[in-house]
Amino acid sequence: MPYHLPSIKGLTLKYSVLLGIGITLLLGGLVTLNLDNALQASRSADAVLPKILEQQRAALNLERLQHFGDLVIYAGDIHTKRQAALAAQALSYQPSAAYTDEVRQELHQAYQVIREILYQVLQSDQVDSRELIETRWQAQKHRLQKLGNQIIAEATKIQSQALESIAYNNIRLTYIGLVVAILVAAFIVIWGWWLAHKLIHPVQAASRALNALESGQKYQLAPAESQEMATIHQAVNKLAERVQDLHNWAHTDPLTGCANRRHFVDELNRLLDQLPKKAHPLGVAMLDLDHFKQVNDQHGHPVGDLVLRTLVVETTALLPNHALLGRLGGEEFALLLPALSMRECQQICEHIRLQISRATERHAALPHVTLSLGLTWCAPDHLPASGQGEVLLQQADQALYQAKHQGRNQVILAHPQPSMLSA
Ligand SMILES: Nc1nc2c(ncn2[C@@H]2O[C@H](COP(=O)(O)OP(=O)(O)OP(=O)(O)O)[C@@H](O)[C@H]2O)c(=O)[nH]1
Repeated sequence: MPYHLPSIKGLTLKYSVLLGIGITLLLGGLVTLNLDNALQASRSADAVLPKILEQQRAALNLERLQHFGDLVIYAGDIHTKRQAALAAQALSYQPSAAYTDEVRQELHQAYQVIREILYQVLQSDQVDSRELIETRWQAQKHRLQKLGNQIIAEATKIQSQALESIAYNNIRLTYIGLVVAILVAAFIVIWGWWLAHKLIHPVQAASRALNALESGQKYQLAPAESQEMATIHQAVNKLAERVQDLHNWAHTDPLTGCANRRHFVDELNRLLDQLPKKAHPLGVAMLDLDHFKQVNDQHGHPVGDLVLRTLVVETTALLPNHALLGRLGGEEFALLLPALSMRECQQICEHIRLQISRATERHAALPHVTLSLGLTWCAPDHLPASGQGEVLLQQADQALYQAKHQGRNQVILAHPQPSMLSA
């Protein structure tokens, strides 16, 4: 077993832990960023709110100052006028972080105007100049209004900047979340691909191999990349080899390597099942070496074996596709010649007979031997039923007997049936 290969169990554990750590780190980072963002938003609100409130208060003070100025001019009784002037004084000297020097100056100036107006109002002899006072106050009021608007605009700007910053951070966080989600998905896809590559594909390959084995096909599994799968693949390959050996042992003649009697007869019956449907004829020939006993007696059994093997090699070389040579026993062989005309079957038998004679004559280690053949040929509509293959073998055997009887080293065609004559 290839122990140097990594084990799926170990690798799965290792990569699962790495995947878990990776995803936890990514999600942890995302959560930290989210918290940090929330904290920043809260800090920014904390920093901005007092400033905005201060500015609102300043703007309100400016408005109240205008109101007090109005009271000083328009109030009916002198007491209210004095009170308003006092309140205006308090307001104009009230400190505020939202006041710039310009604002502070303007406030003081506004109070000075109010004080002067009060003074003028109190001097009854100067009441005639009321129109002048109003005009002066309106100009002062206008400047106060302008400053109030400026302060409110400044507050609005600070507020929208803070909101923009929070919105920017939220968008940034959304993008980071998206990237994290893509990374997690990528990790999971890679993990799935790895599992498929290391585990599922080799299991599928082993399953295909076993299916092929069951249906009698050859299948060689490629080496796996993990200990466990390598063990399974090796076992399946060994099993395939054993099955192939058993198959060969059950179907092959051990001396010559051609089909044995069982395989030959099975194949004959299979053809009898198939050929009528396709309207193909079938030729069956029996082959028997002449005076083979003498070969054994004069040259020894090993030479006889070599003659048998030579017969198989030379005959196989002359066979067309789909033809089959089988050893029925001893020095007796048979041929299946499907989908060929009667003349083609005769020609093939004749070539084999000549070739065996020529080959053994030329072979230095072999005595010259000849071959007798009996051939039978069946048109598609005269083929015996499946399972009746022995009938054709008997017909061919009778023709072979005739060939032997008529002097050997010849091909005899079994008594032609009416259908044979037209072939
Ligand atoms: N060397 C060898 N001889 C075999 C084998 N199987 C059968 N034989 C021999 O084949 C011979 C068959 O002889 P016979 O049946 O008398 O036929 P023959 O001598 O060929 O005579 P004809 O067939 O009439 O021409 C016997 O001597 C068997 O021992 C084998 O596997 N190897």
